[in-house]
Amino acid sequence: MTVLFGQFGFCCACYAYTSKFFHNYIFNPKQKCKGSFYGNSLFSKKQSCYFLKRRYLNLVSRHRRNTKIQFCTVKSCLPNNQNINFSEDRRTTFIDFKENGTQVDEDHESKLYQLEEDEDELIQEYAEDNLWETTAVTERYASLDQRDYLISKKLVEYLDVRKNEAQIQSEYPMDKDAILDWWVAAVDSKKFKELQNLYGNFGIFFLENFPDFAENKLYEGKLTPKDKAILKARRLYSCMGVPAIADSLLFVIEPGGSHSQGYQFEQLDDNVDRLLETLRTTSKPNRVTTFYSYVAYCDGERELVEEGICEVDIFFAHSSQASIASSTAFDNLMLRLRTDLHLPAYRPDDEMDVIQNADAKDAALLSKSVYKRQKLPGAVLLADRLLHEADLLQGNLIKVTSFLNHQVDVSLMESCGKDLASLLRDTNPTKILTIETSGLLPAITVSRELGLFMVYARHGKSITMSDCIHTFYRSQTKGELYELVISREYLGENDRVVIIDDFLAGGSTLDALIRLANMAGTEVCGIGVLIERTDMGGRAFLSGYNIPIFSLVRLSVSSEGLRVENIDKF
Ligand SMILES: O=P(O)(O)OC[C@H]1O[C@H](OP(=O)(O)OP(=O)(O)O)[C@H](O)[C@@H]1O
Repeated sequence: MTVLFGQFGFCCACYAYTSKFFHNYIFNPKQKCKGSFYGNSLFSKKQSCYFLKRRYLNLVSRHRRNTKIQFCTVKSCLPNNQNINFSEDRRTTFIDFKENGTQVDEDHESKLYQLEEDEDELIQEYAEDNLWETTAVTERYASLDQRDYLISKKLVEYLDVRKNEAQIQSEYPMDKDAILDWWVAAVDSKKFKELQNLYGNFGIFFLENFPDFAENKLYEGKLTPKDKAILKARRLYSCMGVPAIADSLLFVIEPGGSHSQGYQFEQLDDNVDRLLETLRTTSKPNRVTTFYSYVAYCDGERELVEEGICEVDIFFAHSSQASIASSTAFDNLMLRLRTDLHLPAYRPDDEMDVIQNADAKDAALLSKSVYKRQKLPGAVLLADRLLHEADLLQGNLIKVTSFLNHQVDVSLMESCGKDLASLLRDTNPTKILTIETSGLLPAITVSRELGLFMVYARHGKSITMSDCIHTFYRSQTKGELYELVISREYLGENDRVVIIDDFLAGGSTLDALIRLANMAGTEVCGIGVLIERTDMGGRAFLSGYNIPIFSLVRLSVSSEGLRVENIDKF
């Protein structure tokens, strides 16, 4: 992975060879996904680190979520032609800043600092600076009526019906300050669906999308794509009085030598692919084509623009690759907005209840907004914690003592309990069965969610227990043989249990619990675990029982570190 600070500021080029996201493009090592910054090329040390981190995290999130990132000290603002090399040990990425091949900090290890520690400060500093990049555009169009530049028939019709902002705002289903945020968009229709789903998780709904903004013939060619994104967002905000997001695209084919001109497109369709097909026969394979995407946000107080760039040799270029640039820009905007607007990861449940109990008129509007909350928020939070806090110990054991099985994040447990409960509810259990010690934590919250008693198997008979069922199992983590005991008083033939545990690894613990339940004549109708180690074969081991197994987070451990496998589903 290479990062360059170039003439126009910061430029991040990523050879994304392991990412599923880039899977289709593995064959072309020259393909790059770039993010760059506008404006002044001089950044403060902290800004550079923060930007770098943001870009890097964005890319890492797609293919190496387990990587911890550390940045070494940047001595000063980076002049042109400096480069930064990433090197990776198993779980840590070190980024060494180099100048013309010479390491800036010989003793860089001692100066490495973990960015997470400084993150708040960096974000604060960054937030204070968030307006600088749109100033130039503001000045350029300050003297003219911006309405003239871009026209949306749909917006005109929309405003014809509503007449004024008050009327638009009267359509809001609820007091937006209290519960919801209503936004509007001027983006590609497919992107709009993604936006609705994504921002819905933050309680943000889109009133309407206006994808038909076009340049007024009078001004055609005078606007850069970045200007267009900003002006569209600004126009929407000024008409509707709610925050607006708008995007625009540019595809550039560089001139192919003295006989072949360059091309620029703002709309991508089959014609572009046909042209590429034709040019391929006469161009050098490495003639550069570039997709640029700009996404702007305007809410009256802030104007933000993010850029995504995807550079592809003509030999491999296809219009579909525009989505790489576009997704990069949208992801970057999302990261900025989450920082700048302090968006919570999820709305608290009581707020969600209000939304779900909306009256008919409100419900209609909500359904129009295709509100979709992530189905398993606990799983997302758990995956996040695993990626940030779990450590690998000798023997590939995963240490999660900071939030799961020593110090416990109870609210995380509650969220996970809700998720497991929703996955297991349909199995119609009458009781929850678990095992001491760590299994108790998720089991308690699942029991509460389902309104059922929880019974836990004990490591040895207590003096108060009579009429017990015993079995033995070997703990893979500790390598020791354990007795497992349960009292017949609380588990019988009339019960159906779901078994809850924190981990499924080799499966011997769950096997013992199933055997225990079977001895009591109790049917096991489902199994729910927080974390499944797919590299340890537990699911296969238990498959003979034909009991449905639900796990919130599936992960594996290899020489590359810890890898969450179902992250795409979150
Ligand atoms: O699928 P397996 O290979 O059986 O491993 C999973 C079990 O290992 C852990 O328990 P541990 O024995 O470490 O005890 P604890 O609950 O007291 O932490 C975990 O809580 C599971 O119960």
